[in-house]
Amino acid sequence: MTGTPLFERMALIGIGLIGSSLAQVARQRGLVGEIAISTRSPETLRRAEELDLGDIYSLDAAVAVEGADLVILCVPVGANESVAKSIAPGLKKGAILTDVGSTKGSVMEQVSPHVPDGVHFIPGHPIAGTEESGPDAGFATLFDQRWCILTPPENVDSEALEKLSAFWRGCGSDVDKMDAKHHDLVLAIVSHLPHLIAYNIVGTADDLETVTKSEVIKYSASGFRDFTRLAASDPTMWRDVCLHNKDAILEMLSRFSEDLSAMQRAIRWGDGQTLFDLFTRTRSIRRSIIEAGQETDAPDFGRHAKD
Ligand SMILES: NC(=O)c1ccc[n+]([C@@H]2O[C@H](COP(=O)([O-])OP(=O)(O)OC[C@H]3O[C@@H](n4cnc5c(N)ncnc54)[C@H](O)[C@@H]3O)[C@@H](O)[C@H]2O)c1
Ligand SMILES: O=C(O)C(=O)C[C@]1(C(=O)O)C=C[C@@H](O)C=C1
Repeated sequence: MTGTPLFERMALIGIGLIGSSLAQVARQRGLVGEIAISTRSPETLRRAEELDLGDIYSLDAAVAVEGADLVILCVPVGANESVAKSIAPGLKKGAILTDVGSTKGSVMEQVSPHVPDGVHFIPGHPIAGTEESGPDAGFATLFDQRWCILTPPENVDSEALEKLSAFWRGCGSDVDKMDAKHHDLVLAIVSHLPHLIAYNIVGTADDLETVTKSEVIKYSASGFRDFTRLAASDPTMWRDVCLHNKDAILEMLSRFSEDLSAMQRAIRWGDGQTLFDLFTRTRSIRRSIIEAGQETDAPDFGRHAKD
């Protein structure tokens, strides 16, 4: 993008994988004029400065948001309420306040009460990430050909919504809008449960290690390896996701356990047809995703085809 930036000053609160990626893409593609960065720990802020991610740095989030027309909360979802409380006095009238949290219902509940009149709060969630965390993990192309879901409140200002959508499109994403509750249900099955299954299977294998000696490590070159990538994801982030999307995750977990029991029963009773039918159905799902234009190599698998 060339010409006038969409926003004069963007403030990023939290500068890990997502904050750092946003800083890099926004600067590279000229989406914002200046970038102000705040985060909780002095070491991380110093690292962001060494990486030259921004123009203004402050440990005080309320100072960082002063004069910003776009403020993005890039902290674990459990930290959003205290951050919202602390930045409220510094927010500029007319500014857009958004976030990137993996859950949306709880973020809306926690942040909305602290948003001053005249500030447009529009929650968001880029469906893009890796198992890495911290400012060094960020990269400018993270959001390319990924979805970004916005969950605007009913009374949203349409101009602010369009401006935020344009920002995410500038980051390379396609933008979808949906209700926060629906978002949380969908993400519980496509993102939260896969992570919980990975944490669980790797934990179980680790417990078995004492029984199987080094075999878990020795033979983990194939399917198990894919689980270890997800299970290496940030513990704080995923603890918060579980605590802040409790109902939807519990609902999906109970459905999942029922289906697992059905599979267990089929194996116990030698019901090969049931197993074969299920495996055939799931194989065709992956194939149809690939045919729809997605890449086959693991890091790019979630990228979708451009129209
Ligand atoms: N990692 C992913 O794959 C991914 C993808 C999409 C969305 N998200 C969401 O994005 C958000 C950030 O995730 P990330 O992967 O960038 O995490 P991260 O651990 O890499 O970075 C988090 C940042 O927040 C800071 N922080 C933590 N608590 C804070 C507080 N109370 N006040 C100020 N700063 C604080 C940390 O110092 C760090 O700079 C989370 O809400 C997560 O759910 C993550
Ligand atoms: O690719 C990964 O490593 C991710 O876990 C990214 C992923 C996902 O589940 O797709 C994880 C959490 C986010 O909220 C969004 C994206």
